[in-house]
Amino acid sequence: MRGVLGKSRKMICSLLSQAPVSPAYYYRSSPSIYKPKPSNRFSWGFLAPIPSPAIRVFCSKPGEVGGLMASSVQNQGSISYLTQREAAEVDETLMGPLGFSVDQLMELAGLSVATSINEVYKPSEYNRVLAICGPGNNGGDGLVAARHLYHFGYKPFVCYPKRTQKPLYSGLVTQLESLSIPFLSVDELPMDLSKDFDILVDAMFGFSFHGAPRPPFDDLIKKLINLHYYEQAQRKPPVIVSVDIPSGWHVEEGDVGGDGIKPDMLVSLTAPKLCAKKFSGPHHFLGGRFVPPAIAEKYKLQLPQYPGISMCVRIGKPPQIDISSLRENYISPEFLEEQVEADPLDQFRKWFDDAMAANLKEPNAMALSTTGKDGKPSSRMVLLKGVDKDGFVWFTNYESQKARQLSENPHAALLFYWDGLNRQVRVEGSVEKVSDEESEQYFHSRPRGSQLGAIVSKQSTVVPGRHVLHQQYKELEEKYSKESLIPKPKYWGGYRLKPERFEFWQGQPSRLHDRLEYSPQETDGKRVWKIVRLAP
Ligand SMILES: NC(=O)C1=CN([C@@H]2O[C@H](COP(=O)(O)OP(=O)(O)OC[C@H]3O[C@@H](n4cnc5c(N)ncnc54)[C@H](OP(=O)(O)O)[C@@H]3O)[C@@H](O)[C@H]2O)[C@@H](O)CC1
Ligand SMILES: Cc1cc2nc3c(=O)[nH]c(=O)nc-3n(C[C@H](O)[C@H](O)[C@H](O)COP(=O)(O)O)c2cc1C
Ligand SMILES: Cc1ncc(COP(=O)(O)O)c(C=O)c1O
Ligand SMILES: [K+]
Repeated sequence: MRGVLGKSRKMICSLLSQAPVSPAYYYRSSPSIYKPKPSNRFSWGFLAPIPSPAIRVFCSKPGEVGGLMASSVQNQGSISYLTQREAAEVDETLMGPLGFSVDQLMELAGLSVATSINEVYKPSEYNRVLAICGPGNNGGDGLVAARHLYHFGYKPFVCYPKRTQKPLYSGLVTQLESLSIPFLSVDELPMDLSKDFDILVDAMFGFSFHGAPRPPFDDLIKKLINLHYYEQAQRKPPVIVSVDIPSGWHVEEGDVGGDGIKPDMLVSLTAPKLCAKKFSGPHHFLGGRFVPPAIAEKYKLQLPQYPGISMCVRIGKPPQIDISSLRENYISPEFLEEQVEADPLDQFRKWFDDAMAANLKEPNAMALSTTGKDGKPSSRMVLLKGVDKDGFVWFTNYESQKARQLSENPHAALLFYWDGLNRQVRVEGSVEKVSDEESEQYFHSRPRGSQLGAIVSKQSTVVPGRHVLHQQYKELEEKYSKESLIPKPKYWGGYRLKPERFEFWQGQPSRLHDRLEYSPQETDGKRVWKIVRLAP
């Protein structure tokens, strides 16, 4: 075993040293804490979309206990759980009348497992994965997951002691072998799994498990149970991710003796099985985004909505979070003086283009900070609607709080934060209103609804209730039927900030970030931008 893993460690190092230094190598390592984020975020490198905590749940047979019943998951309303028989029936229906093949479902199931893992355990911190695969389809899910994890940047190992002699399985094995993923026999596994692996994928048994585990799985399950004996204060223990069912648990009753595997993450597939109600670990996900409405109806399956294009969705309560431990270690290409543009506007455009290319959500969203004559600052988000040599433009209500403050103190600060690129840009300067024509032109380019909204909203004043806004909006909708021009209210228009200072921030490990500041300087009567590096 030593030899095998020793070799593999070298492989990890060589893999890391070959890692591209292209923009595709921005990532952040964070603790295994779930952070709800918008679902449709794309991030470069190893970051994957994270599901929205909002889930839609239904009750099939409210209050019923057992079978396809509704059962409460904290914070999340209700969700159905399947009995063992129902799980098998759903499986048969999918692969019978509904025309799915086992290969397809297994591929999607394994992908769901891999993406669920990636939601919580980033490869920068949890790199070495051991997938322990059983003889059935649950084992197949594990093999598929291992392949996807490899492509996500993890370093998988596979233990697959009872191989199934079917083309599907031998194909999966060949695919893994072609990626040089090491297969470890049971004998090659160390007694203590905690030293060599960060993630243990339990893909031994799924919903067809019955009785007591037979060799060699009895010992493998014991290895997972005994992990805590080896826990050392200075070492983070590996996490256990169970696929569909924690292996050894009764499919309906759960961990009957209380001495079974205690997974940190459970990825239920298609729908959670009854035993999942007994799962008390911090991360419960659902995967298997393939259930057609026909089957959901037939089995009165109540499934949460998957966010965006995600292959998995968190179910169950979000984990308790120790806020003080929430942190990211930023890993990005260095941002050096010799690389930056002489003109900060060019540099801004470059980074803005990167943010667009990375498909970040609203890269033009910026925090605008202002102060009035009392000197008390306030910040809010606004959308950048134009940027050129004259400055940064946004639109708003000229009678809002920010407008009042800007009339008292025409200086402001803008802040862009581009999560996923580990970048922040600060822009400070003086502010003036844009011309009326510019505001007119932009106003009429907006969707009609937003134009009406701008008329309705006496921004920053007290509103007695939402209904008031709706009522006024409806009246305006009738007043300005289909094609008629909606006049821009006088109290709505743009501002332009003329930059006097820029700072470009690129997150780096150990908080040794890059900060390059631009400030204007007169040289021979010419205005040039001076660039200095600031301590992080
Ligand atoms: N639509 C879906 O739902 C989808 C389901 N999918 C996945 O399929 C899983 C169900 O797969 P599955 O039916 O092949 O059964 P699974 O649990 O892997 O194991 C059966 C094997 O274990 C063995 N075995 C049983 N008991 C044992 C014991 N005590 N000790 C030792 N061995 C024991 C048994 O041997 P036997 O007892 O028959 O001799 C047989 O070889 C499901 O949980 C999910 O992960 C996804 O891929 C796609 C979509
Ligand atoms: C992403 C985002 C973009 C926003 N963009 C604008 C905007 O461009 N103009 C605007 O007036 N308000 C915008 N808002 C609303 C403002 O944040 C704020 O609530 C509103 O302008 C009132 O601010 P004030 O009371 O400080 O004047 C945006 C809010 C968010 C979250
Ligand atoms: C109140 C308000 N005004 C203006 C905007 C600017 O965006 P747009 O002009 O695209 O509606 C926003 C954007 O969120 C907003 O919330
Ligand atoms: K399992």
